[in-house]
Order: sequence, then C-alpha cells, then structure tokens
Amino acid sequence: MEKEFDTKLVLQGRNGGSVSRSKSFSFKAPQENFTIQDFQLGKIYGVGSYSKVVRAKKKETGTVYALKIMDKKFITKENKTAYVKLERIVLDQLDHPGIIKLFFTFQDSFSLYMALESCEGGELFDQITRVRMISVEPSWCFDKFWDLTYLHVQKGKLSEDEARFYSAQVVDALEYIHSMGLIHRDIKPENLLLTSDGHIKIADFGSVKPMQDSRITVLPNAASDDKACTFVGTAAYVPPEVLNSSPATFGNDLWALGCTIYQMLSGTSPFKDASEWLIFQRIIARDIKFPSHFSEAARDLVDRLLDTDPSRRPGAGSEGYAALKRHPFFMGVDWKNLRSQTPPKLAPDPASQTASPEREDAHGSPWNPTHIGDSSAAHNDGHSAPSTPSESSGSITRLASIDSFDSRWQQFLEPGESVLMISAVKKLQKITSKKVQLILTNKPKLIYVDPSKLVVKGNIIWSDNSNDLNVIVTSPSHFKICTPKKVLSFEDVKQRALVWKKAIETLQNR
Ligand SMILES: Nc1ncnc2c1ncn2[C@@H]1O[C@H](COP(=O)(O)OP(=O)(O)OP(=O)(O)O)[C@@H](O)[C@H]1O
Repeated sequence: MEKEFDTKLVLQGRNGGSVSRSKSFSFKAPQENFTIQDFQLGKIYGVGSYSKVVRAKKKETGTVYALKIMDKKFITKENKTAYVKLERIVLDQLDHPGIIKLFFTFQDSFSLYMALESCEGGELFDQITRVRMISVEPSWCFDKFWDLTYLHVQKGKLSEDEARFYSAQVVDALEYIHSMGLIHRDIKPENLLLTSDGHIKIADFGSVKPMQDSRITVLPNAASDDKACTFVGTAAYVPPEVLNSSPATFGNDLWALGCTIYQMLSGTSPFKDASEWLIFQRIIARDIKFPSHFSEAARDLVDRLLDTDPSRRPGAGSEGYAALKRHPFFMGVDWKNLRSQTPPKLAPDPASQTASPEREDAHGSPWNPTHIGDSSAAHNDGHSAPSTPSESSGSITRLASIDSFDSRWQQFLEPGESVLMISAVKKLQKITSKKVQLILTNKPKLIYVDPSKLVVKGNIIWSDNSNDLNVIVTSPSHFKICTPKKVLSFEDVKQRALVWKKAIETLQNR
C-alpha cells in the first residue's frame, strides 16, 4: 500500500482547482525497511477504530516511539485506505510543537506502522476524568461493597487555569493546522495527548480534510470523502451544520474546541445523551446548560464557539485567530512563549505507578504482539491486529459515530438493527471482573460480548416492564442490571452508569 504513495501527485493550488503532475514524492519521514523485531514493545497507549498504538523502543538506538499499527486487510475491508494515506502524508508535512510528529513508517505483509512521537502523559480526556483522592461522596455510599471506591472520588474536571493552559495550546496548534488549509474534524479530549512534561499535542489526523487552497500536497486517492450524508468525527463534538450536510469549514474545529473547553471545565461534553440520535437532537436544538461554577469569561467563550453560525465562531471570522486569542478567557496568556510555560501537574495514571512502561501495559501485563508482523505464527488471517479490541479497551470507551463506528460489533446485529449505546465495560463478579462490550440495540436487544473472542457471552432478556428489567446506579461508574433471574454488575470506567440507565429506560418508555 505504501508504494502507492510514490505514484502520481495531485497538488492542490492556492488559487483553487487541483494541479496534477507526475513526480516521485519524497517523504520527510522516510519509509524504512525496519521490521517489528527491531523494536521492544511495551504498553498499549490506546486503541483506535482501525489501529492499535503501542509504546515501542527501537532496540538499536533506545529511542521510544508510539507505534501506530494498522492491519492492511482490515483497512482495505473497511475502506479506510484513503484515510490512512491522508493521515500519513499530512503528518509528514506538518511541523508544529503542538502536533504529533511522524518520524518514519515501515510495513510488512500484514501491517502498516507509523512511528510517532510518543506522548507519555496520555490523553487529556484522562486528565479531566482521572481518579484523585479527594473526599468521600456520602450520597453514593449506600453499597458497602463500593466504599473503597469512594475514598478515590474523581475530581472529574479541570480548574479554569488548567483549562486555559491546555486550550491555549490547542488554539495555537489549531491556528497552524488551519493556516495550512486543513480541517482536523476530530478535535476532542481523546485526541489531545500530553507529553510527559504536560504539554498538549494534537493527534489522530485520520479524519483530516484539506481545503481547496491547502498548503499540503495531497496524493491521489488520499483525500477523504465528503459524502453529503456521512460525517466524520465523533457524535458529541460534531457541529450542527455538519449534521445538515453543509461543507466542512474551519468553524467545525472551533465548535469542537468549544465542546472540549466545556468538557475540561465541567467534566462532560455539553451535548450528552444515551444515544447518538439523542445527542444529535441536543446539538441541533443547541441544548446547552452551563454549570454555575463557569466564570463569565469561560461561559462567554464556550457560548461563542458554540454559535450555530460557523462564521461567527471566534477564529473563523475575517480577523482570524486574533479574535479568539484576545477573548477575556485567555487574558494573561503569553501566546509567543506557550511552550516554555510551566504546564499543570499531571494527575498520574494509577495503573502505571507500579508498572514499568517497557514491560507492562496499562493493566499490568506485557503486551503480547503475537498477532502482528510477518514472523508471527499466530497471524494467519491478518484480521486480528486492530480488529480485536485488546485487553486495554476498557479505557477506550466511546459512543459510536456513524463514520467511525467499529465494524467489529456489526456481526452481532441483524439486518436493519442498529446500536444505540455501546461501551467497553467490566462485568464484575464476586472477586474477579471480565472485560466485555455491552451493546444495546434498537431491536431492543441488550447483550455483552467477549471483545477478544468476539462471541456473545450473555443476552439480558429485554422487557419494557421495569419490574422485569431495571438498572440500579450505585456510583458514577457502577451499575447493576436487574432481571427476575439475576443481577449483573458492571463498571464503566468512563462513568456512564447513569447514561446506561437512561438509555435503557428511554428505550423501555419509547
Ligand atoms: N503518539 C501517541 N502517543 C501516545 N499515545 C497515542 C499516540 N497516538 C495515539 N495514541 C493513543 O492511541 C489512541 C488511538 O490512536 P488514534 O486516535 O491515532 O487511532 P485511530 O484509529 O485513528 O482512532 P480513531 O478511532 O479516533 O479514529 C489514542 O486515542 C491515544 O490514546
């Protein structure tokens, strides 16, 4: 697949229209002849819809990279080739301290590998939601079993100073991305990564859209789709005009920035609901509630960024980013020296405090890469790399978006059936717990699936009657699904226990 990058170029000229010419294109980040055996693999940083990102130390040099591993067959099957090519070529040409750097790529028969700058600080999402020892929340303590959990109450949001620091760095990087004629289209706290010293880097250019006058060289077949009825990105951050099939603009990212700042300050995205459909209704109705602790400046900035008219969002008008940067929320920000400012202290990942990053993944066991690379005996069909959610997927929960919906779960649906809510959760037993994918569909059907073996482990018998099916929330992340025959306990690390309850009840009362 990489060879195709070497073919004919399409250069998109500044004055619109595209110019095509034949030329061998040389990447800044070279295509190397490395193999996966040249790296010592460590923990899994994260799992995307078509990739797995792993900490990888080059044995020869000791340099640590974030290796984005993509299964060729899966990418082809899912028609993601254009997205992968575009991400590769865009990252190759971007050069900004606030953007993940691509160092080199390589491939083998099964996988494509991108060696990215590693962000040891994890996702901004985790900084927002990370568990901290703060206080006991008495109202949640009615279940003795969970008492210990409540000694570790989540702070769940950032201070305004922290949010200002991070959002200024995002604004700075976004200004650069937009100045290059690119729309990122998937700005959200999961794609804002932190270096070990706490600075922000924008990642995941898999949804990027070059504008007509982009300064980026785009290769044939690498431009992402612009089909009227689909959107790329993630449901909760998608702007209303995209739902109305308007063409993409820089304003799309500014809306997502508004949602992200709201989330930093409140702990949740502004448009939250039990299903994509309900989220879209809220977005279209611009149904925003501002928590009372928001300062006047924060509220005003978010309110303006979430303007239904994309051209009125600060940063999108004729004044460009100057209008955004001089907003009172950013008062005191030294825009020229952002990267030399002292970042907020990172809340540590509890799992990594006992684990050495080279040797252990986030759950305390070394990642076994048997399913990747040419030399792998286990990799006989090429389907397993990104298509298995992995042992770390418990922390990669997200609502499905139309475009990024993970096709793995489609096999559990009948024709015409669609997913209303899906989470990687832990099914809690007396002393053990098991990672499962909990899936609620419009049938209605409520099942949980073993994410590694991709087999249904349980079918919770549906009833519209709350006497036969009800959900008891015992904490922000813990809930029990009760049927006359049994009570099943789950933990959703992304604290969506109430969302699950609401989703099930909404469906019962439809
Ligand atoms: N350079 C990096 N350093 C550390 N972790 C990373 C890095 N790049 C990605 N990750 C982690 O891996 C996850 C998946 O990566 P990425 O978002 O690029 O994959 P994707 O398949 O494009 O995802 P998506 O489903 O959002 O399209 C990220 O959310 C992040 O947690």
